[in-house]
Amino acid sequence: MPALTREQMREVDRIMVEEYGITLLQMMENAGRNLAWLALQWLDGDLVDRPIVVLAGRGNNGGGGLVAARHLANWGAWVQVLCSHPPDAYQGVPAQQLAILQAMEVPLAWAEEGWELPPCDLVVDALIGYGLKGDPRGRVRDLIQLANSSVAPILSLDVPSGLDADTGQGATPHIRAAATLTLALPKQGLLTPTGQALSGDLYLADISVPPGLYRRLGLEVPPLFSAGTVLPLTVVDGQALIQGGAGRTPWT
Ligand SMILES: NC(=O)C1=CN([C@@H]2O[C@H](COP(=O)(O)OP(=O)(O)OC[C@H]3O[C@@H](n4cnc5c(N)ncnc54)[C@H](O)[C@@H]3O)[C@@H](O)[C@H]2O)[C@H](O)CC1
Ligand SMILES: [K+]
Repeated sequence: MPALTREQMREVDRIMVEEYGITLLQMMENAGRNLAWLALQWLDGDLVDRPIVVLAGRGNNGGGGLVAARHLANWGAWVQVLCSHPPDAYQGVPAQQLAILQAMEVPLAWAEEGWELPPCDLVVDALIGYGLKGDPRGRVRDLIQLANSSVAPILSLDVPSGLDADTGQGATPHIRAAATLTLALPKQGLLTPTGQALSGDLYLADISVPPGLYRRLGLEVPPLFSAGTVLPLTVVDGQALIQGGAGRTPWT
């Protein structure tokens, strides 16, 4: 299947909103719901009281993580949210997601000096997605280092935080993920040797992009999610294929 650059992904987002009227909130809900579902699978379908730490940045990647936190808390997990900034530093749709978690009284804190990561069975990395600019700094940097020093596996949203979505190069520092759920179509950086090493097991989530939209980017993409909204991918010679998907799409 095709892979996208950051620029192409931003164009997908723009067309979704401006020409299809599919809002960021709807895309983020799909992203976060699929992320929560994959976390559930990762924890072998046994969520009740399982401790999960969600690391949430201030952008839309963070927003997707906050949506996942909501669903995981509703499904019985013991969710703790660690924000990179105080709630009043969040804006727009991510701020809306944070307010819902506060109304639900989901434990949330924002990173301060000398933070330790609470013991947990899974860390969800929603600090930075394809909006990375330069080496992670400030509290985001601290949280990346804390996550990497934890024994718990890390499940990253879209790309591991600190990974360049175009080149696959890891900034200093960057998340070393056990698994990554990328959105809509794989980002090109995930398919490079370095990107593969940092992303762990790769999955693709449906965020309701109409296949016909990709034609405006010159890409022919048939329905990918006919068998489900989270697809395990395998990478062969830099190409992303649907795992075990023989016959399900023309690329396998
Ligand atoms: N159609 C889609 O693919 C959708 C993707 N979604 C998610 O949105 C992000 C992209 O969101 P954006 O707000 O543009 O950027 P990020 O959240 O990735 O990052 C910006 C965020 O991070 C901070 N930041 C950037 N660089 C650094 C740095 N070096 N150090 C510290 N902090 C940094 C920046 O300040 C911002 O706060 C995409 O990856 C998807 O996960 C949508 O959720 C749905 C549609
Ligand atoms: K991330």
